[in-house]
Amino acid sequence: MTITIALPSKGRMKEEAAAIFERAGLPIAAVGSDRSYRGRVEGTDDIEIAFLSASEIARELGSGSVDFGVTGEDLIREELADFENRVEIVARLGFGRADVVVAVPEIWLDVDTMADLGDVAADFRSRHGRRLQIATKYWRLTQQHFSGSHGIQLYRIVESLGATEGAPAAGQADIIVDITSTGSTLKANHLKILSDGVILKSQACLVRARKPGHEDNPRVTGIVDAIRAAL
Ligand SMILES: Nc1ncnc2c1ncn2[C@@H]1O[C@H](COP(=O)(O)OP(=O)(O)OP(=O)(O)O)[C@@H](O)[C@H]1O
Ligand SMILES: O=P(O)(O)OC[C@H]1O[C@H](OP(=O)(O)OP(=O)(O)O)[C@H](O)[C@@H]1O
Repeated sequence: MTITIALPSKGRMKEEAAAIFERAGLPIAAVGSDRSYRGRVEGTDDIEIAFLSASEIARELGSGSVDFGVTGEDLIREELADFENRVEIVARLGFGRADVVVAVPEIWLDVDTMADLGDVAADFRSRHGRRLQIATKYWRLTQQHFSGSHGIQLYRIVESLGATEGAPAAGQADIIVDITSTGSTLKANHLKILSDGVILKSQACLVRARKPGHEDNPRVTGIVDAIRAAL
């Protein structure tokens, strides 16, 4: 059986994902030109590499069309309902670190916690004639955090696929849920993270699709062991 491993084809995780496979004794080579979206592990003919974008990797793991993938935990949890039944996070790789956070305008001086935000959301319609609007691309994580963990039901998600931090100033939303690493984009946009507003501390992970035939396949356990040993 050929094992397919999906690695980032571009973006911030590409180089470090390849480096960790190299350290694990599984050096990756592109098939054909450098721009090819297929690769292999040098010296083996039963491992295929698929180069995909980070969010595609999460989806392909969910559908089981690849055996392993390297992508962010945020994307796994966001893209896959019931992710624990469909995939296993085999190893956290120590790069691609970023937090998914709830951030509100700095000028909301009396809003520091999710409970404060719950009060704001409850009053929003009577004060402003509409629901509190949250700009995000993280629909699932936002709903889990607001409705699931904090019992806040009165809000509306406004989809934002880029420049999310600019949405409050542009009048497109009141608050945001987005990824941050240094915090400088939030700061530049006069937003602050709520004290209990860190939804997820994400990093790049090696993820395995739960597929029949993996349990007793020495190739599968060999890849897991090699990557863990390289950390
Ligand atoms: N400063 C950051 N901003 C955004 N994402 C970050 C940051 N630091 C780490 N990441 C992580 O990088 C991953 C997204 O990577 P990247 O933006 O390179 O993907 P991409 O190639 O643009 O993928 P796609 O096009 O599928 O969104 C996410 O898992 C995210 O958590
Ligand atoms: O906390 P910081 O260090 O400021 O990083 C956070 C920002 O970085 C990312 O955007 P980026 O400009 O990299 O573009 P992207 O959204 O296309 O990845 C992300 O979407 C945030 O906006």
